[in-house]
Amino acid sequence: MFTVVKKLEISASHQLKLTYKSKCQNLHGHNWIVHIYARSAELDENGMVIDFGHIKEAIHGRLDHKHVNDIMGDINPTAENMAKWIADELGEKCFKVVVQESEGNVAIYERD
Ligand SMILES: Nc1nc2c(c(=O)[nH]1)N=C([C@H](O)[C@H](O)COP(=O)(O)OP(=O)(O)OP(=O)(O)O)CN2
Ligand SMILES: [Zn+2]
Repeated sequence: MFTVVKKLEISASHQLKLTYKSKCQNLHGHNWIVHIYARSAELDENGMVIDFGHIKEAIHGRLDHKHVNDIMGDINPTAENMAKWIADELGEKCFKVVVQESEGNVAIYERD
């Protein structure tokens, strides 16, 4: 089994939809640090699990310097939901996504 890990930094804005009053309902930004894990038993014809550049294009290209709510539609852009959205965008090879929103705040999505 081969595993690759891609690290991205995404600078973007978001606004959370919450059932309680919070500063996070206001428009604000983060520099999210994202670690993306992908694996495959076999390498493709280029000797890769997945091209690091293709991961960057698919995720950083979609989210960086954007308003995340606009990209994720009805999905509330919490770190947890962002981690799952990223995994879903990349497909079944991606088995884990770690989204660090700030120094002390991290969310992880892992496929079963
Ligand atoms: N479980 C989650 N909780 C929170 C999320 C989240 O995605 N998942 N997100 C937020 C907001 O995005 C908010 O912007 C985070 O604010 P921040 O100031 O970074 O976090 P803290 O209030 O914990 O403050 P620290 O200074 O980092 O301790 C809120 N919650
Ligand atoms: Zn936030």
